Amino acid sequence: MSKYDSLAIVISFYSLWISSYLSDIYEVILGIILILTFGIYHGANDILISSKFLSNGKAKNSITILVFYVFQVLLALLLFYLSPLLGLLLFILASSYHFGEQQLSFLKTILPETYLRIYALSYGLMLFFLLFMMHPAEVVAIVKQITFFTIDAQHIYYGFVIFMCVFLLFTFLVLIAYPKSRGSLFYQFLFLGVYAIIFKVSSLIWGFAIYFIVWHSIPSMQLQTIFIYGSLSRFHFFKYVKDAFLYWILSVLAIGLFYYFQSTSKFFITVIFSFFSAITYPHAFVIFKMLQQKKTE
Ligand SMILES: CC1=C(/C=C/C(C)=C/C=C/C(C)=C/C=O)C(C)(C)CCC1
Repeated sequence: MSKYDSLAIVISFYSLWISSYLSDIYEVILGIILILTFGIYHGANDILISSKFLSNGKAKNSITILVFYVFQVLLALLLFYLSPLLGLLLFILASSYHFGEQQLSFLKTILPETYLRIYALSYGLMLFFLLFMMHPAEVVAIVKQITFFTIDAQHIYYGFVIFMCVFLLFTFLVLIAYPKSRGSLFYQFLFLGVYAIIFKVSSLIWGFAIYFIVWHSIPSMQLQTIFIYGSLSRFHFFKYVKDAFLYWILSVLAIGLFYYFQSTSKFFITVIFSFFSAITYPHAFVIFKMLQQKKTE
């Protein structure tokens, strides 16, 4: 277990403790603030990362990438607008892969690529459904707001059971074929126990925010800093924060504008998730390429 993993466990339990002092509404507000700061920040250097694989980060290149990035975001928004249900399903699939890919990235030197991809997807789906299963009524309400479609809470439960079985089956096969992975997979199961406690004890948004920030965004920012600047020194981390600042401000402004043009009957959190669905595709693709490149280095 890395030093950061131990710290993440401590921060997670502290976050649960903090939430016991907050009323529901403040917990949601704090969750939204964390998502808008750390959560959005971890995607704010995507352009810089893309320009790293395309060339040596020339300004002209960055503008082309930015235009392409915005185009992908608009295309995803259009899909969401034309078919919110399909948009949401694809968003959950892409997010599941993206979360699983990062969480299981330590297996990339052990497992064949295709196997790891399917395994990562099954992990992410199981993780999302673990969260959803703990808060079915809230998930049904948000999904209804986004897609105008009422899902049956029972289906969330079946979804969890199915994805968990698939994940366990894959784990079993991995353990038999690659006994070397035993130690690190053991820790993943320990972390899953921590996530289950977090998701159960906190509200939907707070539970998601803890996982998203502590277990996904901060580790991702660390990997990205090493990829872009070559080390995780304090100097390079500050450089990462400085380089991402403008894109972060622009993204937060874009969410504000997006909210302004949405019907006023929508919850802010629904707007955030719709916006996320649009930025997830280019972000997940950039990180996919980054992790692939790291493997070949
Ligand atoms: C939590 C949650 C949802 C899904 C959120 C997802 C899928 C977030 C993905 C974020 C990503 C991938 C960020 C980028 O790194 C739903 C289905 C909207 C319903 C309500 C609660």
